[in-house]
Amino acid sequence: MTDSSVPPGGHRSGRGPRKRDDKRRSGPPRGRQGPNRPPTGDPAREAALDTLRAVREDAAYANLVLPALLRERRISGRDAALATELAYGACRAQGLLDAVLGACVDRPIDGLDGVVLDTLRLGAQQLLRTRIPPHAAVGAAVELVRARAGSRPTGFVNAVLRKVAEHTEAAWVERLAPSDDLGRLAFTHAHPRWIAEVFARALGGEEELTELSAALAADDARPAVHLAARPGEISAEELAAITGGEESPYSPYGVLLTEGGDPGELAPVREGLAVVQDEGSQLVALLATRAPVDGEDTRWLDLCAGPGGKAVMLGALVAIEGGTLDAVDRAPHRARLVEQATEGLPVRVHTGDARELALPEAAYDRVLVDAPCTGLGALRRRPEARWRRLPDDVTELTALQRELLRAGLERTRPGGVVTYATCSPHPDETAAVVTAVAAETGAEVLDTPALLPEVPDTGLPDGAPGIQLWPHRHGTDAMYAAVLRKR
Ligand SMILES: C[S@@+](CC[C@H](N)C(=O)[O-])C[C@H]1O[C@@H](n2cnc3c(N)ncnc32)[C@H](O)[C@@H]1O
Repeated sequence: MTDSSVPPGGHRSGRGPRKRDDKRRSGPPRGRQGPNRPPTGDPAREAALDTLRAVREDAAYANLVLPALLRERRISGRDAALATELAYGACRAQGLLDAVLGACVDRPIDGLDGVVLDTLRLGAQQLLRTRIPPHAAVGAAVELVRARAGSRPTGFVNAVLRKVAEHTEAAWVERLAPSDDLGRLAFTHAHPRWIAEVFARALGGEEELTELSAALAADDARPAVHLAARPGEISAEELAAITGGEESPYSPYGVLLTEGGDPGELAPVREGLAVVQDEGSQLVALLATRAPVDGEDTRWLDLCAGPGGKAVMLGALVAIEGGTLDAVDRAPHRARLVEQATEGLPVRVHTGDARELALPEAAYDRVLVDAPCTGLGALRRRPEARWRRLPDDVTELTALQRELLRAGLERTRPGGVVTYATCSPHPDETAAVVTAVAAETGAEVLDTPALLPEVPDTGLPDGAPGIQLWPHRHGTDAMYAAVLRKR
C-alpha cells in the first residue's frame, strides 16, 4: 500500500482535516453540481471539474475524490486518463494558473463564482500545460460553464481563456515570475515559495539552484507506480513477469509498473502477494531491518503503522526470522487497515497513542517510528497538498515527532535499534528531530547511508544524520530516515 493510497486521516495529508470529512472525501462529490445537472457529453472534463469543486469547497483530497467519481460514473480508458491529467494537473499548478488568470481578469479571482473559477483553472491548465488545441480547450470550457451556470458567464470565460491563450506557459512565466532565482524556480515549477525554500535547505542551500530546479521539476511530475512483493511469498522477478513491469533499481522487492490502469486490479495485488508501495517506502522498511543487533532479533515494533504499508514488509520479514511485530496506530480506522493488510502475518495490531499505550518497556529489538509529518516529500501524490499546507504546520508536528521518537527509544532494549522516518525532507522534521532526541536520550545515531550502500547519494548536507531520498535522484518520494541505537 503506498502512502498515496492512504485514506488521509493523519496529520500528513492536508491541513487540519476534520474527522467527519473523511467519509465524504472518499466518495464522489455531491451537491449543487452533483448528479442532477444536465450532461455536456464531456465526461472527462465534468469529472475533472467536480473534483476541483470538491477540493475547493470541501477541502477534499483529489486523489480520493476523482477515482471514486470515475468508478461511480463508469468512466474508463481515455476519458479516465484525460480526467486524471486535467484534475490533478490543475490542482498541482493552481498557484501558477491563478497568477496567469489574475493577469487576465480585472478583479481579484478569489471573488469569482466558484464554478467559473474552477472552469477557468481547468481551461488554463489545458491551454498552458497540455497539448490540447486551444480552440478545443476554450470551447470545452464554455460548454462546461454553460451546463453548470447557464449562459451568463460564457462570454467572460471565453474572453479570459482567449487572453490566457495569447502566450505560452514559458512566456507567462517570463512575464509574471518573481525576479529572484529561488522565487522564479518556485513559480516555474508551480510550487509555493516556502516549499522551494525548504527543498533548497534540505539540498544544502540556495547556491545549488540547478539541483533545486531538478527537484522541483521532478516533484511536479506524476509519480511512477511501484509494487512491493511480499517477502517469502513471491520474488520481484516473478512479480515483474506476471505484471509486465520492471524490477525496481534499488528495492529487492520492488517492481516498477510500466503500464497504466488500476494496480489494485492486478492479480498479485488482489491475492495479497504484493502491495502498491513507493520504492522509497520499501527502502525505509528495509533499512529498519539492516543495522545488526546482538542476540535476539525477533521482537519488532511499528509505532505509527497505519495504513500498514511498511508493517506488511516488516511482518513478512520478521516471520522469516520466526519473530513477531507489534503494530500501533492512534486512528482506529487506520489500525483496522493495518489488520487487513497484515492478515496471515505474525502481527498484533494495537489501537492507541504510541506515547501512552501499555506496551513493554525496553523490550523490542527493532522499532520503526514512521512519524506523522507534513508530507512535503510526497507532494507528487497529493495534487492539491502543496497549496494547502502552511509553514506553521511544521511547528505543530515537530513536538509530536520528538515525543514519538522518545517513545520508540523507551520501548527498545539496550543494543536494539530505532528507525525514525518521515515522508518529508523538511530539516526541522528530519535531522533536527533526530539530533535533539539523540542528545537528550544518549542514543547513538548510526551511519545510516552505510546501512543502505546500494542506494547512491543519500547523505545529507553538512554531515547531518540520516538518509534523504529524492524524486529527482532516486525516482522515489522524498523520504527521510535515520537509525539510532539505544545504549
Ligand atoms: C506516516 S503515517 C505511517 C505510514 C505507515 N508506516 C505505512 O507505511 O503505511 C503516520 C501514522 O501515525 C499515526 N499516528 C499519529 N499520531 C500517532 C500517535 N500519537 N500514536 C500512534 N500513531 C499515531 C497516524 O494515524 C498515521 O497513520
